[in-house]
Amino acid sequence: KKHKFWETQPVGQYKDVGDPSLPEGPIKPPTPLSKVKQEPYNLPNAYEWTTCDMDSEETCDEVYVLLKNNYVEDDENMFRFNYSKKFLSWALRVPGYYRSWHIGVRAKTSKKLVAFISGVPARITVSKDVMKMAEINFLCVHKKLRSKRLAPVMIKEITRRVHLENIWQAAYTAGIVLPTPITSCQYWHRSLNPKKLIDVGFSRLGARMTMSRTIKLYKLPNSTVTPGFRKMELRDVPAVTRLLRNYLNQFVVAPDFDENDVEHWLLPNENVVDSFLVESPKTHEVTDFCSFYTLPSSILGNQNHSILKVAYSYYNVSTKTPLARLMNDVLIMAKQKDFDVFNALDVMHNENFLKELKFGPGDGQLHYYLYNYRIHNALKPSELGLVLL
Ligand SMILES: COc1cccc(CC(=N)NC(=O)c2cccnc2OC2CCNCC2)c1
Repeated sequence: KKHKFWETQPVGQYKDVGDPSLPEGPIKPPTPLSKVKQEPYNLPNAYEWTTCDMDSEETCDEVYVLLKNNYVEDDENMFRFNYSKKFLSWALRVPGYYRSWHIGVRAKTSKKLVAFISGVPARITVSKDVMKMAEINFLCVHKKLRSKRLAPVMIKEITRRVHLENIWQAAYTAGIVLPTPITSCQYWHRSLNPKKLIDVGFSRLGARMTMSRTIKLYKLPNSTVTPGFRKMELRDVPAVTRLLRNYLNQFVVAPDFDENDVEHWLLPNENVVDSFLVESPKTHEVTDFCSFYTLPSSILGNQNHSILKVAYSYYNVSTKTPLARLMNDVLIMAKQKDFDVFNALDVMHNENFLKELKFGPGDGQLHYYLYNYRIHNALKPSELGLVLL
């Protein structure tokens, strides 16, 4: 498929894949800041740039409503991501964030928010090199303005604003194939409320399966089984940071979290992120960690249900408790909190528990990309240690 825009960008081009003459690493060198375009790119006449101040309840609500009505849907257009306002505030107001990277497009006459794109700063390791990057997310153009070629100019504008902060690499994901994925992950679902999932068409009753047999198949205990399993607290930040840094340094691409990052991204934040750890009852050592984030989906066109409550596997570390046992406890917690389904990608060591814990494969893939950084050979998902929201 022609990628008119992406063929003009410093990303791995299909024709270059596997060309050993091209060095791994940055594709284009940094530009002197004085040479970075100082003024914003031009939008079509009827539209204007706006910076979305996510501290403002009103603006946060505008972004929430735009995404709620126009953001990513599944392949069969039965579900649409429904990020909450609290989640968006958490995802965008990160340690060291730049408000100028929360970019909106308004219609000049109505002042209505019709498009959005965001970036947050992150320190990411790629094959042992730690780099400041922008994590780009929430690119959304109102359904009525599609194929006006707004996305390319929004991507160029956020790239320009990232360059102004002297950052030259970025990471992003997409459900479609663009030039060129660094890895392509399969997503998996673990039913927690199979009756609702079948009612809304998320799952189908298995062949030769009755509903009661299906409910029984996915039943979970009411309480966790690992001794010392408990909710993470502020006092655990140093220990969890040590555990996580040791674990993530085995992956080719992974975040370089410090205690400040761990406190923001992994401390429990109700209805946004839940995290648990295992503290050895004997030694009081923190030996394992697991977490998930909350991203509900709107159910499009169902009489009885309007929201699907979905938990997404985030960062999990097992050093003493077998990973499958640890993740079964996290499924028990998600069921206790009334989630309908628990999603996971086959990244890190996740494939070790997916089948054992009765996850089923999803019907799509999530592709990961780096901007202005060439990697010769695509990674296996198990070599990727980065989970984007
Ligand atoms: C169930 O409701 C959905 C609503 C919209 C899209 C999809 C399918 C889909 N595209 N799923 C994923 O991308 C996905 C599946 C498993 C884990 N993480 C995922 O995406 C995350 C990470 C990327 N940004 C969106 C959330 C499902």
